[in-house]
Amino acid sequence: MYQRTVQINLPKAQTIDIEFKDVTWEVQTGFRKPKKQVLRGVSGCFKSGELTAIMGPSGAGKSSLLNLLTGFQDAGSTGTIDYIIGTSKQNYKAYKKASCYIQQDDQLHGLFTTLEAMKMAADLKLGTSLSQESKNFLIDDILETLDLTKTKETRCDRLSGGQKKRFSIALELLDNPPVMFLDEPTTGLDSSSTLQCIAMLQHLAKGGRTIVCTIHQPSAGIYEMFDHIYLIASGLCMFQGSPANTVPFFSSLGLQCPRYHNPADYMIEVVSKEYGDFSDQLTAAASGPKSWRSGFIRKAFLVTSFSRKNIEQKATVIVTPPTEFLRFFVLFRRCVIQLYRDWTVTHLKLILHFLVGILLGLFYADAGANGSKTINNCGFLLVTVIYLCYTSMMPAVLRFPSELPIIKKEKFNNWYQLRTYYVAHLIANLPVQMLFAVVYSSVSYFMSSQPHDWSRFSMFLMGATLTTTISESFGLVLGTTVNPINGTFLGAIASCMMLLFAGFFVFFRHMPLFMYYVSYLSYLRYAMEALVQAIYGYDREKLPCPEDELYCHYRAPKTILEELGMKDVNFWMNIGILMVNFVVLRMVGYFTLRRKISAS
Ligand SMILES: Nc1ncnc2c1ncn2[C@@H]1O[C@H](COP(=O)(O)OP(=O)(O)OP(=O)(O)O)[C@@H](O)[C@H]1O
Repeated sequence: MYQRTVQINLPKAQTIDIEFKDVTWEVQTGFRKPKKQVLRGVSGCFKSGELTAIMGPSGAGKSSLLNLLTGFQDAGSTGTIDYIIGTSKQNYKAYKKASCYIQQDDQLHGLFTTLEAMKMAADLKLGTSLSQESKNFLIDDILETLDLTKTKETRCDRLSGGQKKRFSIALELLDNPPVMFLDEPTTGLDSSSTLQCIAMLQHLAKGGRTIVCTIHQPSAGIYEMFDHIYLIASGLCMFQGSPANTVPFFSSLGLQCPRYHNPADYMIEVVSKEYGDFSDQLTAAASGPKSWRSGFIRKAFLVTSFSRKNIEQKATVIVTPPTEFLRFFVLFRRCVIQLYRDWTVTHLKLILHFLVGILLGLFYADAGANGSKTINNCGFLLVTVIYLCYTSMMPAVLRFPSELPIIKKEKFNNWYQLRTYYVAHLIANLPVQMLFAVVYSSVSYFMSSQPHDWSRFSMFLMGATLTTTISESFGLVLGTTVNPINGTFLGAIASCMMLLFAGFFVFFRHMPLFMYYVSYLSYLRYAMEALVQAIYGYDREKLPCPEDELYCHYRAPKTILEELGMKDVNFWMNIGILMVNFVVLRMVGYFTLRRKISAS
């Protein structure tokens, strides 16, 4: 458990400095290809109370450095990164809990208003450390600080680009993180939004936070708002110091920034070799003994009379993050609201299941109570299995990939543990999947004249709901193992193969022995057998046949069971195997999701 202090108006945070030395990062560019060195031994120090900009031409390694410093990526790196709280070094785990990383793409839940999203984030981050009233007060304060008060009732997907960026920051400010990393926070913003954004970051840094962001070509005015500049090109540090010292630094190497020229533009032009190759001199000077930092007075301790007054009015509260159990309920509620609001996921699908149930009911009208239509009726059972399998599997293949960036962001920024999210998602989603199966089955079962017997109907429902939930689990495994295009392709192939082994397209007694044993791997086999047993098993009485039918081969239900090779099938055994399939696939789904999150 970690503790933080939260104060309204976010004045002062625990101070953390980040020192890194000889950091390198190599990536494998292809099979048997030489490794590419993205960062080539960079060193530096980012201090608390400072707003630091990492600058450089495109492809210089800015995001890579940010990823290493945040711990978002570490495979293939060497060198040391120290996190210093006060005067003592902290381990990465402690630092990680104190930092947040706001990436370039704003990953927000589009279906919630900003106020709702803030409340849920507050519940996930602060738990019961603060009363609801205090949380509301804190939320109002943060939204006001970031000029978002007017957007309280606006859905996140309807915010403008600048508002989204500020809102991403607002969400992370709830638990007052001492270290904030931002990847290109001003990309896509106009000049006034950029100014607003940097001014707000400057204000936060003054509260004692360590704020590091990457930025592309700021205007001269914006450039001067930073406290510290870290210039990187071709994986090497070429300048580190205050904006005011940029021009003197370059002049010391004989590179004179023209008058009225933006120093930020000039240094990018120099490292892009527009005036010749000065990389060696710049690298040597940037890592030399002379410091180009400004005479820095830690702003965290310069509390102005205005902010001191504010601090005095407000209490400092030590917040302890909620337990995963409490977070589960918040996430569960969030999932349920999302399911309810996304009408394409729930309402539309429910209507479609109802309509398809009617269509199949009309198609197979009378098939369940007519001995001469027994084969047709088995076709109905197989169509039910196929329909429920595809309609559950294919959307599931795409579900996690579309949510992955948000889950990754929230998990990385300590909102919750992945397993908590997974269980909440599972439990919220399960009844909806079951409802789909119930709606489809209820309509099609009675319209196709299946036996009016509650126990058989319940058995049919059980087989149908398990087919739905297992297919969904299978889809989630595919979606978290391969990319969505391959996932839908593999899902279609796997379903076709499993249907071949379901015992209807090829009867079990006609299957080569090897194929027969392989059929035990197909969960659709167990589903089909369960449905056939529900309708024809358990000594069902003889079926009526039309009077003009001279020979009614399937009058006795046991005939079809014998021909399909399902006479000795135990319904409950099949249900048990289907349940095991469900549990195993859900567990596999968790591990594939975890792997995907750490790999992406
Ligand atoms: N996983 C990776 N595999 C291969 N190359 C990579 C990988 N990640 C980064 N690179 C390469 O490392 C270099 C630096 O990338 P990085 O994203 O850090 O640059 P950047 O300075 O942030 O660029 P930009 O400003 O355009 O976003 C690029 O040449 C990029 O192609």
